[in-house]
Parts: sequence; structure tokens; C-alpha cells
Amino acid sequence: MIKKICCIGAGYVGGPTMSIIAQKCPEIEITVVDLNQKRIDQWNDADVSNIPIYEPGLSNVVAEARGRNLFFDTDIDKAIDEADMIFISVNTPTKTYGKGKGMAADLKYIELCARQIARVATSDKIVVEKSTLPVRTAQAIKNILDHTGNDVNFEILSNPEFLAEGTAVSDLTNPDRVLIGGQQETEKGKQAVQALVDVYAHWVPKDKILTTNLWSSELSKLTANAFLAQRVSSINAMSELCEITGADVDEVAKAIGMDSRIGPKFLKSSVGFGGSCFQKDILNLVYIAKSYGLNEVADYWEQVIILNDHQKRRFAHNIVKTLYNTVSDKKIAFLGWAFKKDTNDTRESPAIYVAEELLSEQAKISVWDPKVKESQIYTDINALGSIETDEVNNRLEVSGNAYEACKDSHAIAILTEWEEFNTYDWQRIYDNMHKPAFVFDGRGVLNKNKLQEIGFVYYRIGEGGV
Ligand SMILES: NC(=O)C1=CN([C@@H]2O[C@H](COP(=O)(O)OP(=O)(O)OC[C@H]3O[C@@H](n4cnc5c(N)ncnc54)[C@H](O)[C@@H]3O)[C@@H](O)[C@H]2O)C=CC1
Ligand SMILES: O=C(O)[C@H]1O[C@H](OP(=O)(O)OP(=O)(O)OC[C@H]2O[C@@H](n3ccc(=O)[nH]c3=O)[C@H](O)[C@@H]2O)[C@H](O)[C@@H](O)[C@@H]1O
Repeated sequence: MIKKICCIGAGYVGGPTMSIIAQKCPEIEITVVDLNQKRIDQWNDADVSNIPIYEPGLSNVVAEARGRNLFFDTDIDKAIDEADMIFISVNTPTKTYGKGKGMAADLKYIELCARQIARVATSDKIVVEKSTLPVRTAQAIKNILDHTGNDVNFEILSNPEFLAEGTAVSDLTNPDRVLIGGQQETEKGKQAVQALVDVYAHWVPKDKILTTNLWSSELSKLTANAFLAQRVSSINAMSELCEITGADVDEVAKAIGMDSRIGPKFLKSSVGFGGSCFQKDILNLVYIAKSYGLNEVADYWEQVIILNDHQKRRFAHNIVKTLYNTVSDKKIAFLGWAFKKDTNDTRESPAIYVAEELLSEQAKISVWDPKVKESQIYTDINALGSIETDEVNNRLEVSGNAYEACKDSHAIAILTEWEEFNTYDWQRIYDNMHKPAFVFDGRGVLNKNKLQEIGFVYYRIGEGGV
């Protein structure tokens, strides 16, 4: 029976995942630890609306469990020492240096965790990989733990997380499945798997808890993200063809999605997928395939990324082309900066890359996003390193509301599918814009007929002129 859990990493996965486990398992004490003091302070903020991650419903869960059996702390050693089970939920970004730069997952944070666990642990531990990792990472973790540990027994499990941002609470509460990989051939391995099954069985039906060997579990996570991203790139590839043939991508998506073998989900054409994981996980998969000499497999998956980059660029180019081939000093309003609705996360958001293209064409950009902070938007653009900081400061502004962002603009670009966009007074927006007033709907969310009646020139991704 697990009594104490420690989770290393209080990010988008560690925070919500542990909050739900704490809510569902009141007898287990859970401590989420992080190196980042500011993040931990935010998780501990007396006002739960200030927790560092915006996820619908999450603050209520935190309010219920925090201080009862859910704790956030920076004392990592203490939490490791006291726990029976340790989740590693740290970031695994794409490497930015050395071998595998731009492709492989950077495992330095994972290795640091393994070394810290090995140094601190004085009793047997079950170590759970919650981060998304290259297949066979469990072997490396085991080697580090066994060769540097204090003679205690470590069992390694793989338990990848499938939650999507914006729906994390419902995904965790009602998952399609929970995947647990372990060494089923040893008695201790079996017991470790069972211990984690028992945690989830507090609220997840047993037939949805799937147990596999370690490598299947690690590889299933990369495979799931590759398949999901592939669907988006597939429909986005068709969107370009729709635009020149007069077809409508939403109609095509509906028609194919009604085939039960294809299914209706994840077929919404967009300005491109973003988020911290799809790109990094596919690049990682490509790197793994190449490292085993599987070049055709690598090329197959790499195409998903190539198409996605093309989709973001062509959205920006279409704006330039439509605005009479120049956007120099024209104001373009961006509605949305987050990579999808209902999150404040902007990692790899397509908005960043569309902005980069337009800024390099000397456009002025004014951004409104209901959840993303101004400082984050500047950080995202400056992190690209491709546009001078002075130029960014002169050309990019962040507005306090949508009306301000759109005032005196030549065009509006919809970059995130926030529902509030449909509730605006679009006549008021139109009246305050330069004419012709263009809308480029990169998410296919606005009411076309209404906008056209007002007088907007409306372009939706994947919709061809008839
Ligand atoms: N964001 C998402 O929706 C999902 C992410 N994942 C995977 O989960 C993992 C974590 O992702 P996120 O939570 O988004 O990352 P994140 O960047 O939001 O959080 C990671 C946290 O780990 C902390 N950290 C790093 N090294 C540490 C160390 N040695 N000791 C203590 N704390 C340390 C960082 O300070 C950071 O707060 C990644 O492998 C990601 O691929 C999986 C499913 C969904
Ligand atoms: O490993 C991860 O990090 C997670 O990655 C994705 O979750 P997430 O990136 O949070 O959000 P998604 O809903 O998958 O959306 C990803 C991107 O694809 C775009 N998208 C999604 C669906 C669609 O039909 N069209 C489309 O353009 C979204 O707008 C967004 O930019 C997966 O859905 C999760 O299962 C997984 O756990």
C-alpha cells in the first residue's frame, strides 16, 4: 500500500495529475516538488485562482486537497526520502546543443532526478516515469539508480500521461485509459505495477488500466502523439487543396469523420498545431528511428512536422498576399496567442511563428489573448532571436481587450479558438477598422455569414472560393 507519493516537477503535468490523485486518494500524502521557487509559491498562493496553470476546474480540486494530503514544496530531498513512490514529471524538451541538437529529447533533467533519488533514498522506492521519454529510457534510469544508490531496491515503471491542456481535469478524472509499463517478469516488478494500478483504481475502472512491458509503454506515448499530430497535418494538407479547388475542409472533415473507421475527432483544420509536445515528441521519434537506421520510418514521420511548418507560414503569406502584397506598417490584430483555447500555455503556439513572419515583413501587430500575460508574449517572440528586440518593442503591442487590439487595424487574424471571440460586437470592431476590413480565421470559428453581412472580407482556412 502506497502511503506517500513524491512528484518531481510541478508543471502542466505534475501539478494537475497529482492534484487529481490527491483528490481521489485522500489517504495518500502527496508532495509535489520543484526547483522553481516562484512556481511552488504560486501553487501555494492563498488565493487558489493564482495557481500557475490555468485549467478549467483545477483550482477547485487544488482548494479541496491542498493542505489536507496535497503539498507543494521546494525541499526535494525530504520529499524523496519520505516517499514510497516517486513520479518524475520534469520537462524533456528538444535538445538545443550537441549530438541530436534540434531532434533528440534532452534528458538532462531526467538524469538529474535519477541521480538525486539515488543519492537521497534510504528505503526501497518505486520510480515512475511520468514525463514523455524516448523508448528504453527506463534502462538508463535503472542503471543510474542501481550503480549509485545506497543499496536500496528501485523498481521503475512507465506511466505516460495522455491529458490534453485545457481539458486536463476531465481527462484525468475520466481517462480513455491509464497505461502502466513495468517489469512483469520479476515478483518485485509485478508488485510495483500492482501498487500503481491500486492508486488509479480509486477512480478509474479496472478495464481501462492497461499494463504492458516497459518499452511498449514508453513507445506508446510517442506513438499516440505522432498519430494525433498526423491527423492534424493530414487535414491541414487537405485544407490547402480545398482552398484552390473550391472544396470546404470542414465539409470534407465531416464527410470522412462519419466513417466509423476514421472517426470525427481531431479533424479540425487550423493554422497548425502547437503545444509543447507534438513537435518535440515527433522529432524525438524521428531521431530514434534514424538512430536505428530506419530512414524510411524517420522520413515518414518527419513529414508531419514539415507540413505543420508549411501551414503556419502559408497562413502568414496569405495575409501578406491578400493585403496587396505588403503589410509594411499596417496594423494586424491577433486574436489569441495561446496554442489552443482554455490554456495560458503558449509553447510552440502557431501565433508566435505567424507573428515572426509578419514582423519580418514590417507589419505592426497588436495582440489580445484572454489568458496569456503580456510579458509571456514578448518572451516568446524574443526567444526566437530572429527579430531585433527594438524592432519587437516598436512593432508588437499587447492590448487590454479585443476592441483595442482591433482598433485602426487593416486585418484581424484568429490564432486561437477562444469561445469569447464569437460573443464580440463585430459591428463595433468593423466600424473602427481600415477598409476593406479583412478577417483571416485560422481556426474556422467565427460566424462567416454574420461577418460578411457587416462588410468584412472573410477568409477561413480550408475554404475555397466557390
Ligand atoms: N504539457 C502537457 O500537456 C503534457 C506533457 N507531457 C510530458 O510531461 C513532461 C512534463 O511536461 P510539463 O509539465 O508540460 O513541463 P513543465 O515545464 O511545465 O514542468 C516541468 C517542471 O519540472 C521542473 N524541474 C525540472 N528539473 C527539475 C529537477 N531536477 N528537480 C525538480 N524540478 C525540476 C521545472 O522547474 C518545471 O517546473 C514532459 O516530458 C512532457 O512531454 C505529457 C503529457 C501532457
Ligand atoms: O503529450 C502531450 O503533451 C499531450 O499532447 C496533446 O495535447 P495538447 O498538446 O495539450 O493539446 P491538443 O488538444 O492535442 O492540441 C494540440 C494542438 O493541435 C491543434 N489541433 C488539435 C485538434 C484538431 O483537430 N486540430 C488542431 O489544429 C490544437 O489547436 C493545438 O494547437 C495530446 O492531445 C495529449 O493526449 C498529450 O498528452
